[in-house]
Amino acid sequence: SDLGTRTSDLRIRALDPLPAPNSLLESMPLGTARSDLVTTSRREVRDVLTGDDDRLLTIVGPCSVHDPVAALDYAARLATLRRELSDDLVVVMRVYFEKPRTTVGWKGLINDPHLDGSHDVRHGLNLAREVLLGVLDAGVPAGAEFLEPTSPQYIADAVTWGAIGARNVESQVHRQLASGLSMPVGFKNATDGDVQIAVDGCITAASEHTFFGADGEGRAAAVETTGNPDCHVILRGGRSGPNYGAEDVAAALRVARASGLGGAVENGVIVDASHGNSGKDHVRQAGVVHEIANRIADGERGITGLMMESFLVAGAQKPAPLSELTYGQSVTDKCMDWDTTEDLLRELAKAVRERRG
Ligand SMILES: C[C@@H](OP(=O)(O)O)C(=O)O
Ligand SMILES: [Mn+2]
Repeated sequence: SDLGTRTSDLRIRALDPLPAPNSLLESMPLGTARSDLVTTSRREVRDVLTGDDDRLLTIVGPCSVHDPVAALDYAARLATLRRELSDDLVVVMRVYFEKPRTTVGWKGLINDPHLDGSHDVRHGLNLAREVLLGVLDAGVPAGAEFLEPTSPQYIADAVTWGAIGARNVESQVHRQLASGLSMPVGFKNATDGDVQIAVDGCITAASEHTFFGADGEGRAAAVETTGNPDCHVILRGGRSGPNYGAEDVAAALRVARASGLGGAVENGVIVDASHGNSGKDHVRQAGVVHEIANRIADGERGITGLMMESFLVAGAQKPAPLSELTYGQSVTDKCMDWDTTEDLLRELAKAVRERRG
């Protein structure tokens, strides 16, 4: 139709078809060994979150994955520590591909895998799945934030634990998405610190839903979900300040227990030692973890998990093509380095042993 009458797509520059989810899953299958690790670790995570397993869930890794080689290097180190500390910790690696921005910025490996604004999403999907399968091959289960409503079709079979970010916990799209995901999903408190919104997210996600989505062949579909009973709250601080203190945790649990949902959401919370709880300062983050370890050692219950932003090199750098970057350093939030992380995981494992008595 001529421009004069056209009323749609006036601000669409291109529509670049992607391979169907099924074709990526067929070309890069999960396979039995990795599927077993995903299934086993999902159950371990759920048991820790519901209190059926007295270990501590530790979700550890970079704020974002931008370099597959560095991510797999990190996974190999974490695998060794995971095995060594498995009596006391359930270790899951942060393998975050989708980055929510406050306004604009690099949106992650799937959206812009070359870190140059070329947005080669087809390559990004392949790379993300390659990293996830590699992390599983190293013997480490993966945790990821889910931001795009259809990307889970390409990667969620390989993910043990999911997160809905602070900017999205009120979004019906993301609460519906969580209701159909096959793993436990944590809801961060809102960016202003509101915990009720995260609990409301768990309530919505626990229900069955029908909504617009895509099927394995990539066709538009009405998705019908059963509801996800394994959702829970993540305290990540916010504009109201940090919320990892004992009183904050107790207050969050009072709100969570008023939901009547039972299960993971009422049994405990995950504390995210980064973001609003550390002012995104990796040195302060270590202090938060240290305080939590002391409180767990003293017998505090209610914290079922800890999230730590950690990579090979401390701090962060601006996103840029790999050749211009420092190897092993975050391109989004500042992370603790490997040595600090190792010390803190050992400290947390010791604290769990002391709590166990
Ligand atoms: C995106 C960020 O989480 P939040 O949603 O708490 O800012 C993160 O986990 O890197
Ligand atoms: Mn982050």
